Amino acid sequence: MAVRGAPAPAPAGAGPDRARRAGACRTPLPLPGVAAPVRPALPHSGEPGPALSHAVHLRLAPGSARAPRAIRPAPPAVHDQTHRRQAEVPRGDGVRDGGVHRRRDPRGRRRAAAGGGLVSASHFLVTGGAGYVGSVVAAHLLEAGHRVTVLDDLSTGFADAVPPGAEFVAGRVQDTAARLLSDRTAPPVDGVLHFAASSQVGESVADPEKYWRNNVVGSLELVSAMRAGGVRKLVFSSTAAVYGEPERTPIREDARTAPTSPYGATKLAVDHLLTGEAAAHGLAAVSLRYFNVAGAYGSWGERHEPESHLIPLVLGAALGERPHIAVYGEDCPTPDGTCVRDYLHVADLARAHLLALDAAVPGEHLICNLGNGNGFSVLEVIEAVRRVTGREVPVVGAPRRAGDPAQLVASADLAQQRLGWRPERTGLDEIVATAWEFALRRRAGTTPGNDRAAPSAGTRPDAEDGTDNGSGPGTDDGPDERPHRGPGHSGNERERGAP
Ligand SMILES: O=c1ccn([C@@H]2O[C@H](COP(=O)(O)OP(=O)(O)O[C@H]3O[C@H](CO)[C@@H](O)[C@H](O)[C@H]3O)[C@@H](O)[C@H]2O)c(=O)[nH]1
Repeated sequence: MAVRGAPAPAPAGAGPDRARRAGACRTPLPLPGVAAPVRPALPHSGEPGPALSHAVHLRLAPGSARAPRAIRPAPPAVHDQTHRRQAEVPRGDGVRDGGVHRRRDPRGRRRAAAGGGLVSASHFLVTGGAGYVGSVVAAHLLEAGHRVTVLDDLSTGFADAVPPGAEFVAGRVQDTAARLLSDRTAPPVDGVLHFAASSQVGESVADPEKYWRNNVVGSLELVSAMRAGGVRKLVFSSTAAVYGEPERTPIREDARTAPTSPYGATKLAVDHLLTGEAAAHGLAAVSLRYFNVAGAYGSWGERHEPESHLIPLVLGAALGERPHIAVYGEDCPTPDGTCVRDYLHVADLARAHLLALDAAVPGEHLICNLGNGNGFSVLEVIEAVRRVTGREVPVVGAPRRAGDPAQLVASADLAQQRLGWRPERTGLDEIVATAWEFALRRRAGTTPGNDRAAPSAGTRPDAEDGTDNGSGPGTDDGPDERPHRGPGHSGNERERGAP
């Protein structure tokens, strides 16, 4: 029953715009949710591998405060990987104020620039880089030869998810970004990838203030810090949740934005913030509106505590770690009555971020949906897990979760045009298979550990109300034993067999 997205017509305004491409002019003020003016697709092979051209990331934005430079290879590790807890990180060489440390790349690789020439790269700050998406993007940046500093408060992320080779700073964005971005003793930051946010739809309905504080205030402080520090390139982790219940599927960027949850509203607010910042101050900004990210990339996969996302929960039921999976709502206006989502492999998503860094143009806020264009229902996901794992998955019915739209399927045409991006792993079984492999590795203890390390003295843990990493704390839409109660819930879950 997969809901296939028909190709959407080209967005209004599509066409060549070389002046904008060269960064020579600012865009008019497009509203978030309205497709940004389109320039021709960037030249690309069509099959960008993980190691993208370094040269493209070296191109400095016109008007950038900094001159181009060759970046020296990353400094040596300051501690062994076996000593992951930040409290054990020695101060001294490579350890910056605030408990910063660089994790050793166990492969000991120093990647040369494409073509084997000079090692040259950019330095990126990845907020929320200890979380699911942020860590995979950080790994891709490192693989492409870039220098990476991860800022994460570990409220929901894991210190050992920070990829080896990245510098790690424990702290909240609103407390720490300004210092990092204006630190003249450290290598200058060329751009920021901003993942740190609270990201649970259900939790946001129950605790909206937390979402406005973490997502909007955190982003506002980050943008101010970037301006003060002369860092003028930002890739922001936005979401399909800004659209709410779509009027048409697949969803294009010019669709009406009407979020049905505070989570979506806060992400939309940040999109508006970035539009204004690009217009007023020349920020080169790209918002990537993710649909449902899934799957694993090697040792990096989805793990939340408590878990609230469908695929890891269904895998948990297949493993017998959970008694069943609760299906939230069977009365949706979809072919089988369960919610339909567009599942996108996390490695495809990560590639889009590197392409977005290249596509960012000063004075423009580009907004792109990222999905694979295929919709799958909750019951189809459960079936895929049964196929991939060969295991039974007990299912129970439950009320629809507050804030959950019935159907979210992306048109990613604009991402293809502007970023030269196309998802490569579009099959549900393929995506589930990587998640299953990760789940098995986790169970066997062969993934990076489960170390949500205690920050060292001198760091700023966000004990009170931290941002997270795109993975989310998830208290209200947690494990299926406690499905989120929508309005009018009777409390009676119905045991059910295979769909
Ligand atoms: O135990 C569960 C968990 C989820 N679902 C359903 O499965 C679907 C997917 O849910 P989930 O994996 O929690 O993802 P979403 O709620 O769709 O939200 C994700 O996808 C959004 C974009 O679409 C992002 O913005 C969010 O951060 C991210 O959590 C939804 O229809 C849920 O109602 C169940 O039926 N049972």
